This record gives sequence, structure tokens and C-alpha cells, in this order.
Amino acid sequence: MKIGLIGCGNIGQFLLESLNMDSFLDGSRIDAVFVRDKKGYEDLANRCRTRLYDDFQAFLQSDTDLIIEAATVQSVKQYAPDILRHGKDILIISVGALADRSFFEELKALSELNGRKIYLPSGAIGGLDVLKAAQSTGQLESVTLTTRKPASSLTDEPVESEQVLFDGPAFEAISQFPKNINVSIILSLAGIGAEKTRVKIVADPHVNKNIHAIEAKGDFGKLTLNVENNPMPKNPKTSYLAALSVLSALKNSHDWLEIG
Ligand SMILES: NC(=O)C1=CN([C@@H]2O[C@H](COP(=O)(O)OP(=O)(O)OC[C@H]3O[C@@H](n4cnc5c(N)ncnc54)[C@H](OP(=O)(O)O)[C@@H]3O)[C@@H](O)[C@H]2O)C=CC1
Ligand SMILES: O=C([O-])CC(=O)C(=O)O
Repeated sequence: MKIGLIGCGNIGQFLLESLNMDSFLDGSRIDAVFVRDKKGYEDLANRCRTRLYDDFQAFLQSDTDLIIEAATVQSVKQYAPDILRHGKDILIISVGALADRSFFEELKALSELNGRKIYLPSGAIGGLDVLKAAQSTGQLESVTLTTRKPASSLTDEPVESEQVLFDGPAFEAISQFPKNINVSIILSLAGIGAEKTRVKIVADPHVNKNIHAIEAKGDFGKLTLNVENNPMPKNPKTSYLAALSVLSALKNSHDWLEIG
């Protein structure tokens, strides 16, 4: 598989190194990387033997089958429609972009029209298999997510003791915290939607992990899941699991065996 990558920050660099240097997936590598400004990325690109682009149209024309977005919610809105129009699959990590219902419908229509697929990795959480199964013909009554992160990842204000910064529906959470709560939108997409999924965001000066507690109830029974994520050194807002989940989604996309 020939892969293109948008964004070469924390997750992007991890993917480049895993696929191009450590050969995580036989026969798959990142051949093209789109950045806003090539300055600062040349050494990494040379080391990982990939090509850098700062012209998006030229990046789209490069010989790739799948584009991975590892940049921002805004960049998904900006680039994903063109990627599908150009007949390429896309893997989106900034899934918060799909909270916007009309954008979601636009991507759905483009995906169908062009026969391309959109991959959404599980990111920094788990339990999506349970929600999808619970929803299949049964009823999910409620899904709640409580995210607790080091205060410095969520606010520039000094925080002495734990503070609830947000309590409300997922679609509002992602619009206020687009770099911190994409997990709430993948949870919404697997479950009962971004209006009904309840989110609480806690800034905690005493933790050094990104902790996501999920509770769901329905006629299947009850789910409680607590994921205590190690943050990534280069961007502590982001959990290591989120980067790993991209590798796992890539592997799933052309594995002979599908689990879950
Ligand atoms: N689904 C999930 O569970 C999770 C999702 N995420 C999301 O994943 C995304 C990536 O995370 P992470 O790697 O840690 O973030 P980083 O901030 O480390 O990297 C993002 C990179 O994107 C680049 N970028 C920003 N805008 C554009 C653009 N328009 N075009 C090209 N490049 C752009 C920036 O580079 P430059 O400034 O040089 O242009 C930056 O280096 C974020 O949106 C994050 O919120 C993170 C964790 C979990
Ligand atoms: O990495 C995490 O723990 C969660 C995160 O930033 C996000 O969902 O945007």
C-alpha cells in the first residue's frame, strides 16, 4: 500500500518511523508527506526516505492509494472531500471533524460516489466493539465519557485542584476542545450520536496520564471501561494508544482476519 500523510507532528512522525524505518507493515510505506511549510521537516523526510510536499494539489497527484490525516480537525474539513474526489481512501485521526452532521453527510456521499473508504481508528479509547454490537438491533440507553487529563494539557490557567472544565454533549465538547476530545466523537459514532453522548472533561494537576472512563447502559447490560493512557513525550495532550490505533487500523484494512 502506498500511503500519503497529512501532518508530520507527534503522530505523523511516529507513523513515518514505524512504517518507513521499522517496516511495521510489509509492503506499506509513506511515500508522500504534506506539510504547511517544508522548513524543519527535511531531515526527517530524508531519514525516512519520503517526499515532502507543501502544495496540496501536487500531493494529491502523487502515486498513493490511501491518505492518513494526522493534523487537525480543521484540516480534515479542508482536505478530506478532495481526497475522496481524487479516488483515494482516507484514514482520519482528527475524527472530531465528523461531529458536524452536514460535513459527515458530505463525506458519506463522496465516499459512495467515488467507491472509496473512510477509516476511523479507535484512537485513545476502546469499547467501540461493545457499543456497535449493543446498537445493532438492541437499544443503547446512555453513553458517558469522563476524560481526565493533566491540567496543563487543557488550560493555560493555573489549576490548584481538579476542576471540571466541561460537562455536556459530545458535539459541544469537541467544538470547545478540538485537540483534546476527539475520543468523544468516535464514541458517538459507534454509539448514540454526538447529541446524546455525555462528556465531562476534568483538568487534574495531580495526574500524568490521559484517563478516559466510559460507561454505557442498554438492553445488552452495562459497560464500564477505564483507559489510563501514557501520553506521548512530544505532545502530552495525545496518548500513545492513539498513534498505535492508526497502525492497528492500517493492519486491519488488509488483513485476512477481522476481529470485532
Ligand atoms: N482520535 C483520537 O483518539 C485522537 C486524536 N488526536 C488528534 O490527532 C491529531 C494529531 O495529533 P498530534 O500528532 O498529537 O498533534 P501535533 O500537534 O503534534 O501534530 C499535528 C501537526 O499537524 C500539522 N498541521 C496542522 N494543520 C495542518 C494543515 N492544515 N496541513 C498540514 N499539516 C498541518 C502541524 O504542523 P505545522 O504546525 O508545522 O504545520 C502539526 O505538526 C490532532 O488533531 C489530535 O487532536 C489526538 C489524540 C487522540
Ligand atoms: O489522546 C487522548 O487521550 C485523547 C485526545 O487527545 C483526543 O481525543 O483528542
